[in-house]
Amino acid sequence: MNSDTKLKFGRKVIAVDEARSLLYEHVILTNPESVPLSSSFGRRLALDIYADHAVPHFRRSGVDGYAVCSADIQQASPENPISLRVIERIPSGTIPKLTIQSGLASRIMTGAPVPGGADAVVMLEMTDSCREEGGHHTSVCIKKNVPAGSNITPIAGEIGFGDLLLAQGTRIGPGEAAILATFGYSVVAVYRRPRVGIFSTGSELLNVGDQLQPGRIRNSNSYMLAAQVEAAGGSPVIMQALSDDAGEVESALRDALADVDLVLTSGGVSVGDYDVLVDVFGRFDGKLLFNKVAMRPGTPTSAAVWNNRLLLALSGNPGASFVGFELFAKPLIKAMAGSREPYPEAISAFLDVDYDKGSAYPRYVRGITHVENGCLRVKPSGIDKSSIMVSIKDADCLIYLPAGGKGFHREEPVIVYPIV
Ligand SMILES: Nc1nc2c(c(=O)[nH]1)N[C@H]1C(S)=C(S)[C@@H](COP(=O)(O)OP(=O)(O)OC[C@H]3O[C@@H](n4cnc5c(N)ncnc54)[C@H](O)[C@@H]3O)O[C@H]1N2
Ligand code: MOO
Ligand SMILES: [Mg+2]
Repeated sequence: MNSDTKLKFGRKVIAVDEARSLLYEHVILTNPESVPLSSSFGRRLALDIYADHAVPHFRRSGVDGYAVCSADIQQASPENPISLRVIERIPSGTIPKLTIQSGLASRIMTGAPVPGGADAVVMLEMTDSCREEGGHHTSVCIKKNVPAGSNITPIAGEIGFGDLLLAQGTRIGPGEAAILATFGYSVVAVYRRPRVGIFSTGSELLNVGDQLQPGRIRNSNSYMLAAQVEAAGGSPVIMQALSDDAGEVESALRDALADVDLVLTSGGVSVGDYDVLVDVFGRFDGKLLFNKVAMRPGTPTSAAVWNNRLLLALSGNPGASFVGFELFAKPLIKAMAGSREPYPEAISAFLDVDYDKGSAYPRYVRGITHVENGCLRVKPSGIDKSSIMVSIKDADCLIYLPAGGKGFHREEPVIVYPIV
């Protein structure tokens, strides 16, 4: 297919949201696998987690002090300390043997079970320990009146038996890890990381370890995309870059599609004589989902379903590859790994600079945010051309600029999509 034929090759432009919907229809969840809790962080749960016991499962003291009957100390004050006989010492992790009755107290530690009969714990700082005159037993003088229930977390005060704690698809972070550990999940069922095959195409590409050669460049997209795949929760499989030969590309893609959950390519989707993905799509036996998206950069981004697997063909320009990944591949990977909300949330920010260029299509500009006087402000992270690679590293968001001819002014509110 030469470039004239490529121009004629049907391209119908569709909106970003429509492209996302077309891709989303083909998401298949990966199979669950069991991993040790300590290796599960960042993964997503493959099942709902319910509480099979209450938390706490015993009445728990919240302080170091004395377990008492609150009725005994209603009149207690520094001027009128009330003396109680201490009958037991209760460390955390032990079961109290004795019951508190009027006139009695037990020394208790933070986290220990409150003994039967006691309905309050008085902090150590509100007491004085003393020996009763002539007596052999220890007493405590309570100098503060605390109401019933003080410093005691009741059974199920935090979590009730049978509560839904974590829903399937929840990402395991610090709080989730604490819950899983509390409920005895030393091994957790999580969705397998989607394996994502990454191909770069282009006869100009050198391997990273190669000497630079005239007119040629090292393959940076594969490594950028692999880092993005990891950040999205996938497992990248970097494939040898392919030359601009349709037969070679087709057979490499066919092999990879049998082996991974998603295939990404970069390059070769525009109208150049050697834009080889277009040739492959022209003759392959899969289903083309789209081959032009109303966005800049990455207008020629294409996608297909082939052997029941998704193939996402990103533009070769580094900026376009990066943005195309964030908009399309990242939500796919998250959804395959169990996320129920794979799309980034839109946040409002104020433009920190004028942006003069209008565009026939919405733009997704690599942006950098900062907070000023409590407001989020954003500006491009560098030169916003899709051929420019170096501005990717500083981007923490994509700035969405709607289509239009005028450009945008400093202080205008815009939507940003954080890159997380
Ligand atoms: N006549 C037209 N020319 C172009 C158009 C157009 O509409 N009409 N669109 C431009 C836009 S916009 C983009 S984006 C690019 C898309 O190009 P391709 O997806 O076909 O990508 P390539 O031609 O293969 O490469 C473009 C550029 O990126 C460099 N590249 C490619 N792969 C890598 C890699 N793995 N690592 C680093 N850099 C890579 C490549 O050398 C080229 O410089 O087309 C425009 N042209
Ligand atoms: O589609 Mo290109 O990525 O705008 O530069
Ligand atoms: Mg090209």
